[in-house]
Amino acid sequence: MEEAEELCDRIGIFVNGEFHCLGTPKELKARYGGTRILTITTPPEHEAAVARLVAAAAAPAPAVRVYGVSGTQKFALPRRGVGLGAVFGAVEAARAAVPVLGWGVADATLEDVFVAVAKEARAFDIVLAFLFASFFSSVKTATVIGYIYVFGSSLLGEALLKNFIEDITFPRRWLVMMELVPGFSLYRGIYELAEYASEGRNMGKPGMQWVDLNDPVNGMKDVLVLISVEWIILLLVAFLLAHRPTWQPLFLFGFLSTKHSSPSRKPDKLKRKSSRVHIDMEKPDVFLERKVVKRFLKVKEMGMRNMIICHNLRKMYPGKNRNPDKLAVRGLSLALRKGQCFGMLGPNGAGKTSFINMMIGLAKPTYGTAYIHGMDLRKDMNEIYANIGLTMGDSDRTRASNVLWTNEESHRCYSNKVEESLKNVNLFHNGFGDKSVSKYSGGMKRRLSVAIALIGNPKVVYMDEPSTGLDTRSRSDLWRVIKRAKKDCTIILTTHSMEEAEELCDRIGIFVNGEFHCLGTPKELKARYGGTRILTITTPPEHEAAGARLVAAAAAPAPAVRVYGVSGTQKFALPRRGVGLGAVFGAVEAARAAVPVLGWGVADATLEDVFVAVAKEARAFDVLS
Ligand SMILES: Nc1ncnc2c1ncn2[C@@H]1O[C@H](COP(=O)(O)OP(=O)(O)OP(=O)(O)O)[C@@H](O)[C@H]1O
Repeated sequence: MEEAEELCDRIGIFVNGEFHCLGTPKELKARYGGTRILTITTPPEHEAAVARLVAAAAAPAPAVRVYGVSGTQKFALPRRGVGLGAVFGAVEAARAAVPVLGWGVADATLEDVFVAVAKEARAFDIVLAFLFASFFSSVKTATVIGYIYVFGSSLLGEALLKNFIEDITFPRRWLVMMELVPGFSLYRGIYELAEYASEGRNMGKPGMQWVDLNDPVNGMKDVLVLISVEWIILLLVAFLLAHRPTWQPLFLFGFLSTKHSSPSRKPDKLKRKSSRVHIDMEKPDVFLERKVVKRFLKVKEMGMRNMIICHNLRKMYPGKNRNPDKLAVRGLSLALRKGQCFGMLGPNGAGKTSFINMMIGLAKPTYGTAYIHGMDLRKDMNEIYANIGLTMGDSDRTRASNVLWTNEESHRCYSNKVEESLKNVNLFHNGFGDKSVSKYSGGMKRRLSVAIALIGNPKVVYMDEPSTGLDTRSRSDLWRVIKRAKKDCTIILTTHSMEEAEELCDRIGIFVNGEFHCLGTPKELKARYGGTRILTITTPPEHEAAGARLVAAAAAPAPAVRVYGVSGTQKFALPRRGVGLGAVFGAVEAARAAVPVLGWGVADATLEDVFVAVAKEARAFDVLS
């Protein structure tokens, strides 16, 4: 090199039958050696102070600390941003402030570059670990796999890769293929550096130099390129997965989704972690429903006829103003057939509206999809619009109804259907049909909303709390209409009325915190979750605690779970098996003797009791998770 620099006006580096670079010695050094390395040694306790002084002297250019052991630190300073004057200034400042034991400035060596890149590679391993973690439902599994990867790749590198590196007959391109595994490329880099360093020590040469990068035998160039490219790609992928975009930009998401037999994107690891375990262990009916959905999806054409199939639907609202993201619907799977009315029961904020909004195209699923008689929510929304009916919230309903019913043209257009629909909901006779909707009562508007939803023989009708605010008569009229209508379509209704759910629904799902906690017919649910009797006992409020103690003592050793308690009226769930009716009466007698009992009763668990118990358990579980 010295000779070339001394004699040659232009230099060409010729490797493997071709020039890899051409230029004057100065040009080449400027192009390939863009940094200076400042090495500075102080007592170890002054390391931080020196780093600060060097950073300040180099500013605004960055001083990247590429090495630091026992007081000796190396900083990479960009040639363009930091002149030699600034470097000497940094050293002078350091000398004035701390005892500097030695220092030097040199052009960046290949070793410096590798150390910097290898440092990035460590970050890259961490990125890779995050990426792996998104594939596993259990944190423990992800951790174990992560450790196996880190240690395994190092051990394999030593046991396997090393032999191939040293075997000069082994094809180099296969070696490069193996180095696609990040742990292997890191191993190769370290191995080569160590080889050059030990050879240098024996022969009095410096370690690996920049020119050695062009030596195809050491493979250093491939290693650096591989590490850099993979680092960028994986960082991007990990970022995309972590931010769960609503768009599906890469083939990668398709790949991930097919791998997990899911239609669009890989679920978020943390949320799935708890819910999956819960499904498997605690919610056999929900787990079974997932299986049914998967079976239907397998036999697509046949299976989807006359079916509404939701497959792993999720809705994530991105957090705003530094609030965390809100996962409103977490992987909902459901299969409903024509003629079925499905009731979705859930407390406020459970995610029912978010689910319906996805189904009617008002919100895009973050993940997953649904099929309405084979039409895919993601692709065939225009056709789906023509096949759905919907009862809307108050303001929207009034607006939509006014447009539809007071507009002469649309009236003519729909006249046959309108008449039939109005008759169905008792709004045709007695002059109601000619009235403007603005003059309708709340109950009439609700019935009208149902009538509108049923026009045009929709395949699926969504009803959001259809009977809220209706008197008993209007409500039973409406229920009759719904029962008649469900023969020709599928109805999905959300309600807070257990009576309504029990009356109308063939199947019910209790939906809490974005997921189903149980699914079944009202009878099944009561039998499964209502293996209890409900003892209701009313005392003056100040005697509540005493009453509860007496009931607990009478039921013992079986538990008496207090499921409700307001103003002296308490409800206790007593297991049928553990507590006979005799024990229940005993409890009441004991309570009567000790405190004034104003009233009491015992009944089988109702759907409401099931709902309260499931919602309570689900919330307790969420708190624990
Ligand atoms: N546009 C939105 N942006 C952010 N968060 C939202 C948005 N819409 C709903 N949420 C949140 O998602 C969760 C579920 O809301 P959703 O309205 O779907 O519940 P719900 O079961 O319909 O409630 P309710 O019975 O009260 O109507 C709630 O925590 C709510 O705050």
